[in-house]
Amino acid sequence: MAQYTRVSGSVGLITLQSPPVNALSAAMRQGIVDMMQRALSEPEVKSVVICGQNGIFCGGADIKEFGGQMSGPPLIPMIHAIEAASKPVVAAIEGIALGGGLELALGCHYRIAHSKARVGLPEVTLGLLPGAGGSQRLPRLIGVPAALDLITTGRHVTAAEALKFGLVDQITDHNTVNVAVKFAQRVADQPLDARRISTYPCLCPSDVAVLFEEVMQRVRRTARGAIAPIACVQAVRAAATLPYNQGMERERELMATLFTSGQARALQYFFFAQRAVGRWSMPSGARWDTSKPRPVHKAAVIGLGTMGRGITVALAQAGFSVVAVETQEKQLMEAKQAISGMLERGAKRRGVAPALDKINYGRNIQSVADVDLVIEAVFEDMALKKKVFQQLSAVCKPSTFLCSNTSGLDIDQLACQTRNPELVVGMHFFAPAHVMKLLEVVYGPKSSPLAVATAMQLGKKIGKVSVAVGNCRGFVGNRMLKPYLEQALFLLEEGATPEFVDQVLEEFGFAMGVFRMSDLSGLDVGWKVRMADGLAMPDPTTGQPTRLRQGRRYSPLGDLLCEQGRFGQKTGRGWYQYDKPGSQVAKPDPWLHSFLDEYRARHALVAHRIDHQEVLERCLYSMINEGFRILEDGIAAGPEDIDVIYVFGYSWPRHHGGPMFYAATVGLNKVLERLEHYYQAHPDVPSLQPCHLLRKLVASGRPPIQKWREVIKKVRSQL
Ligand SMILES: CCCCCCCCCCCCC[C@H](O)CC(=O)SCCNC(=O)CCNC(=O)[C@H](O)C(C)(C)COP(=O)(O)OP(=O)(O)OC[C@H]1O[C@@H](n2cnc3c(N)ncnc32)[C@H](O)[C@@H]1OP(=O)(O)O
Repeated sequence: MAQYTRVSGSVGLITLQSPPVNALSAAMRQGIVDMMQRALSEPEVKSVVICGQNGIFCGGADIKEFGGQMSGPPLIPMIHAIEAASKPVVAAIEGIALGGGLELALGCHYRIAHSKARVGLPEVTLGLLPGAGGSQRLPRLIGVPAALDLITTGRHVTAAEALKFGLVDQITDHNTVNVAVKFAQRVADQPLDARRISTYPCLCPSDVAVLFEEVMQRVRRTARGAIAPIACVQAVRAAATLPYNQGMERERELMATLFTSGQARALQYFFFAQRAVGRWSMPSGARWDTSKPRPVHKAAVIGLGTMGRGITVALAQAGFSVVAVETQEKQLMEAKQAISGMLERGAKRRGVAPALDKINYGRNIQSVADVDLVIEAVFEDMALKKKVFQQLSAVCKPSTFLCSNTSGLDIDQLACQTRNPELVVGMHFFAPAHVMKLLEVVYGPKSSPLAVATAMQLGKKIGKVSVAVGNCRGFVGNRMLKPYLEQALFLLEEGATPEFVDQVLEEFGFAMGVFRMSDLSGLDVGWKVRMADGLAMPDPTTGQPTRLRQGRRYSPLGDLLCEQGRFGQKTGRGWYQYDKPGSQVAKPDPWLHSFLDEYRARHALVAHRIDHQEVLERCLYSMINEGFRILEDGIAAGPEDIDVIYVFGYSWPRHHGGPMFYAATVGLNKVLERLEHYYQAHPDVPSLQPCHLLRKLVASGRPPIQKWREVIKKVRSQL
């Protein structure tokens, strides 16, 4: 775990050796304690260097240990002992020094970093705070404002930024360990008193109280109910106001609360879920580790509306050559201008040159003849998409992958238009496509593992978290959204207001409630889909909008708003009113309230008092129930896929882990019982009927979420 060697005669070199990231497991901590003792006891050794194997210093505490009984030497005394050592200790930071890894480096007397290294205290993203002295040492080293920024955001900083902050003493482009060893030889006889960060006074600006108040307000506003960012501010405040030992005591108290919290469990589950989705599999048995992607050098985007523009930007920014096609001259000119603007703004933010020269624009689909992969992003209309796929199949090289950005149409129908249906997959981006992290890679019955592997790899290269899912209406994300939206409308029919429903969902942690979100994305989008599906139509016999479709309850409320031209923010009216079209400030609309009263009266609906619990349970449990159906159908391979899709694509609050993890937290028996209750009250709403897999999981004794796949496998084998 930790290897000891003597180099250059007088330097004890401790190398952390625990791939992949040299995490500080119990064995690693024991190794460091032992090797430090050895270095301090050898009279020939005058100074010590700590480095990590394979160009990685340390990824922090071993997160896998958090769920169980902690054993081995604790981190805090280990770091104190390093700081208290009588010989200078130098951290040689290559790759990363994160969390406990940086706290270890802060316990050292000097820090030398490679110019490509990144450092940070990302504990907040795991529902924790830097609990091995990081919250107390960092402000003492770099000052309160910078420490607050790093600790509350968890962001990684480059070596150059770290040097500017005074977080590292030197950066190098050469072999960091060699540089650190030479450095250690030079400082071997230097006094250490001034190098022990815990003895430093905490550097505070004069208006520190105001600063803490402002930061606390910002954090409360943006945390959406997450507790760790608030505890991080409190810990840094302790550093600024208390002597070091008392500050450490406060850090320990705050950490103890966080460490045992449900939020920390959810965020740590989510950390591993994000990585698990990369290990995709298909029902055919094809898997990530046996399916090789083909390299993509040149890609094309067909259709330069909002989605096509974002996809073009994402590809160009990642260094791909892109052919961007829009058949209408005016739209092409507008798109070109918009894309250039997006690229320039992005480049300015990142301090690089805009990738304008990566894109060739054209009006003719023939111009994509030599590309390796095409992403179709034309209007969401099956007939149009089929036509485009026929043309692409005729024009492109036989080996070209043909992908559709459809948000829910049948991939198989598109594949059937082509010569090589095995090269067709869905690549469902989320708006704005150059910003949103999520990509659903959708395989149809004919899609080959090669096509899925290639789309997954492309997603990774353009910085997306890609999740492989099966082909069904709405795939995973939009399929689960349907019952959620439906329940929200039913709640309005039964007496709720859009403001109340949104307030409950936003208090739960969604960035936006369902109605504010609909107003933002445009009510007409769903209306067009419902019209195409024959849903948004008046009853042919009475000419009136009805509340039943094919024996199921249906709410025409959204359709009625669209008929009035209320499409949301863009028209200045929707579920809310806005000062002007395009304005983002949603205000409750008395017109809407009267409209709902009239609607209820027309349909003889008696408004009843709807409380917080009913809104949450009906909206979330109906969505979760659909998630279980998706698992049962094999559309998602595991609960992690669904949770990652919901956090990255639908602003599900990460500290609740995702809908499936949330269901496990609430208790599957409770979710089942409440669904049964609501289904009894609303037997014409099939999405409230608890699905088989949910019942099966409850009957199997509610196994932990990590074991669900075994039950899913059994249920699916019985289908
Ligand atoms: C009764 C109650 C008492 C309570 C008192 C409790 C007191 C406890 C005191 C504890 C003190 C702890 C103090 C410390 O402040 C806490 C921490 O250090 S938390 C950890 C902080 N570190 C991080 O958050 C880093 C996480 N990792 C990453 O960001 C990335 O993995 C990376 C390091 C940047 C590398 O990225 P990539 O190269 O892309 O590689 P992957 O992400 O795919 O990772 C590869 C592989 O490694 C696994 N892994 C990564 N980091 C860790 C880790 N820290 N622990 C365990 N495993 C890790 C990762 O899962 C991948 O494996 P896979 O999942 O694919 O098998």
